[in-house]
Amino acid sequence: MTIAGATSADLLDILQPAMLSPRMISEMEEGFDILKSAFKVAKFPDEKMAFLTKQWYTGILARIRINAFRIECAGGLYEDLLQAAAASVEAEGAVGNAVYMLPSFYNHDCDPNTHIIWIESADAKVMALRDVEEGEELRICYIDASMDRDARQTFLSQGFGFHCTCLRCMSGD
Ligand SMILES: C[S@@+](CC[C@H](N)C(=O)[O-])C[C@H]1O[C@@H](n2cnc3c(N)ncnc32)[C@H](O)[C@@H]1O
Repeated sequence: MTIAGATSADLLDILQPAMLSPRMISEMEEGFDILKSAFKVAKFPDEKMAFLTKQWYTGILARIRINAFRIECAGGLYEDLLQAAAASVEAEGAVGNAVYMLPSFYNHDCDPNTHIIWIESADAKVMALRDVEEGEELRICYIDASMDRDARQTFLSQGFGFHCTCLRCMSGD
């Protein structure tokens, strides 16, 4: 995990955390113990490790879980960006995962009006997919929108902990 720039340990606190099952918590706690002992072996000074508590570690992972984006770099002409991004997803061309503060606040819609895109760099950009009315909420799609309704509902419920009530789901599509 890399935190870019000069940041404080509580930087991600404002983001919504995922709901964690007891199994996930115990896996994270195991990871924490391994990490902590690796730092000990590496003789990291205690004062530099003061932030690294079990509660901090599980809190960070819970936030990364529902807020991280898979970075799929697209290149080419602006008009073709969506196609290039889709091709990159298909080719599993992800260059990494990252949490971006503002994009983390976008809610989901199965028929979104915006899309997060990466153009030849890891800087996230928001692209409108259609005209957006004044006051209309910008929403992105968290999952593969080509899945059928039941599959989408399952992914959203298991991965993000909510039942989707977007217009597309309500129409049965
Ligand atoms: C990345 S966060 C989005 C921002 C979050 N709503 C906030 O206020 O910080 C993802 C979480 O937001 C909620 N969420 C996103 N889209 C939603 C939707 N269409 N319906 C209900 N909850 C949604 C879910 O709890 C989901 O796990």
